[in-house]
Amino acid sequence: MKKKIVLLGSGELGKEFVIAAQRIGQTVIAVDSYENAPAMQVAHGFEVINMLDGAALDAVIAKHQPDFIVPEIEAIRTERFYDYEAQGITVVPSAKAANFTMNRKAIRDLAAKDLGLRTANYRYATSATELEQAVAEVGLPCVVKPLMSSSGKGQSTIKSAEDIAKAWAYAVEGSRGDVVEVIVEAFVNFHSEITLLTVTQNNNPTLFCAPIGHRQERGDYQESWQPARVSDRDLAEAQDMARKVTEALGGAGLFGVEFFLTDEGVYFSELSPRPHDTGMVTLAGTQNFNEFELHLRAVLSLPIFEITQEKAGASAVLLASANSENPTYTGMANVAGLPKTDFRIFGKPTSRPYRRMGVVLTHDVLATPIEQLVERAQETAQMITVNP
Ligand SMILES: Nc1ncnc2c1ncn2[C@@H]1O[C@H](COP(=O)(O)OP(=O)(O)OP(=O)(O)O)[C@@H](O)[C@H]1O
Ligand SMILES: NCC(=O)N[C@@H]1O[C@H](COP(=O)([O-])[O-])[C@@H](O)[C@H]1O
Ligand SMILES: [Mg+2]
Repeated sequence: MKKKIVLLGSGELGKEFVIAAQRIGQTVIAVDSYENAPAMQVAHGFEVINMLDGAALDAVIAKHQPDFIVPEIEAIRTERFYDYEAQGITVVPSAKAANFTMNRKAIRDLAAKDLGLRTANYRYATSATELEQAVAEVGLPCVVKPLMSSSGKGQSTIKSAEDIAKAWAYAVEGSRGDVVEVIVEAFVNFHSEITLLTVTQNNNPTLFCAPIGHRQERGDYQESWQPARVSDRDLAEAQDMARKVTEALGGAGLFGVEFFLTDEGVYFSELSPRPHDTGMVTLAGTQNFNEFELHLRAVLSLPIFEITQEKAGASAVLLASANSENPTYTGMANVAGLPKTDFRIFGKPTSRPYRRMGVVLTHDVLATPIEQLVERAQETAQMITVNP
């Protein structure tokens, strides 16, 4: 079997997906809006287009005639996916799922209204005036997020009415794509939050990875760890919700399903129909397959017999602190000599403050207290610096 995959989005998550595909002899064309993106550096070919431009997308698909289209980010003209699916191309996980999850609205309404999953109380707003009304209805504090964004871009927390105008401006600036609309959510006082990587398969059962805990700053993950300590009751509730929403979307692949764990129970937060940034902890060898290998195998309908938890692990991000057209890295040699430690440098051609440029990985036997691995990952991440 030798399939051709067009990957739409070529960041660090796409890079690991391409490496997994190369390992089993598949062909990948990596696409993004800038040249020399991480996944382009390991793919068979690449294209540089504005993926929100339907005509440009059509031209790439017509040129490469892929068997699969694998979206890696949200900012894509996903309406075109129905045409490609009609041409016999498999859009991962499905054209419907990709359209439902390309921004927060359809997936939130599917989860909260159609499936009745517990979510934060929420409203939408398409202007600063509507945002004021939404804040009045949802209450303070509340979280404002652009409908199309990820990694916390354009997200802020409103604590008082004085924050509203600034929150609207920040959300408009941070929006990815041509949708100028936000979701306003009541602030959820969770004691912890998890990502439940969920693998749906063609003609085989849905499988769950062990829960992944993570800590966020500015709406972007800083550390993640697996297995996260979750009560049997919360895990069962989260798996039930994840099964419902992934099966409602249809298709095959790995989904990153995010939950808030509170004293009142589990809240569905959001879902990405693709590997999740917090799931990079699986690159530490915590499982028999990392999240990228699982996504690839499910997409190609290669049966996955089981997902086994081999070790405990943690990840900590490496962030840039400044703009640079040619970032360099110091400290790798010091980290390379540490036991039960690894790291990735994504190869992003430029940096900007807070851009994620790499990740440090720590691991040890399953019985290791997970806090020790997180702390070691945090300390080790301090040993590598991203220089402008
Ligand atoms: N309603 C909420 N109440 C409290 N905290 C929240 C709420 N919504 C989001 N957060 C915090 O912000 C983080 C990022 O939110 P969310 O995952 O919705 O944004 P995102 O940009 O899609 O992030 P990513 O794509 O990286 O998952 C959450 O993990 C959580 O820590
Ligand atoms: N939470 C979503 C996420 O982590 N997405 C990952 O970040 C890249 C964009 O990074 P960039 O903005 O630094 O180019 C995306 O291509 C994807 O790999
Ligand atoms: Mg998230």
